[in-house]
Amino acid sequence: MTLSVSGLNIGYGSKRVISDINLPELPSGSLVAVVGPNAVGKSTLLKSFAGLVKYSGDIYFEQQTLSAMPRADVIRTLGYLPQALPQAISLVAYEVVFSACRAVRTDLTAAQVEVSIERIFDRLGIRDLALKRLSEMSGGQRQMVGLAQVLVRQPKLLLLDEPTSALDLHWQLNVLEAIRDETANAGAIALVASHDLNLALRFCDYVLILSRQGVLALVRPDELTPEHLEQAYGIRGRVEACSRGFPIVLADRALTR
Ligand SMILES: Nc1ncnc2c1ncn2[C@@H]1O[C@H](COP(=O)(O)OP(=O)(O)OP(=O)(O)O)[C@@H](O)[C@H]1O
Repeated sequence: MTLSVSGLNIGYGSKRVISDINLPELPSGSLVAVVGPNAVGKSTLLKSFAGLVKYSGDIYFEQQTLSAMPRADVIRTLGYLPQALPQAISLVAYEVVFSACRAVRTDLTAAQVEVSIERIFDRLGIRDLALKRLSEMSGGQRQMVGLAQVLVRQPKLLLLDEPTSALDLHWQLNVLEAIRDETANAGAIALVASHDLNLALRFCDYVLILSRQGVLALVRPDELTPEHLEQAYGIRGRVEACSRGFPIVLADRALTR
């Protein structure tokens, strides 16, 4: 399973947000962080992959374009987690995750769906939320349930928009580990939009850096440089190695634009 992009232009009506994105073939199992400043188009890029925003150009998945894939296959293939948290409705977590899985995985029996839900709830460590109403959950708890709704379907292309934005340090690590494991084990590909560069560097195989001019770079974590930080974010920063050898970003000051 591979993913590549050729000549992608995305916008809303006459407003162009992203122009001429080209991505080389990303291999099966890749976890790709999509980073960049506010309003640069990270969500828009993920939405275009999910078929929620019109685009021109080609997104190739498994050697065929997403636009040429039968809609049923696209729905089965993609797992999109929007930036907004799931609504605080009165259904319990188990019900919403069950419905999300049944709606897409029509090939599974109810018993198989239940097995899949149990596995994901255990993997995310949210078994204790199963019978809790979303209306009675914290924002972070609802974000975990939203992620469970995506992972339970075992998509081959995960599009996760800031999946850790509402989570504390424990759950951030837990979620990134789960996403990395699920992606690797299924031979899937995950695009994860994030503002947390250090989390991205720690867990992702590639970092796609967007800037106002389009794709600034697609790099391995150890290839990130202070120049990338300056060009993308307009900051003076350092990229150093932590005591365990992982690259870590230290942001020193915002430059005047
Ligand atoms: N539905 C829409 N209609 C018109 N313009 C939109 C719409 N949604 C987003 N935009 C615009 O598209 C641009 C990119 O927005 P997008 O949400 O993709 O950015 P982002 O990089 O995800 O930002 P952030 O980091 O702040 O979440 C912004 O200028 C935004 O105003």
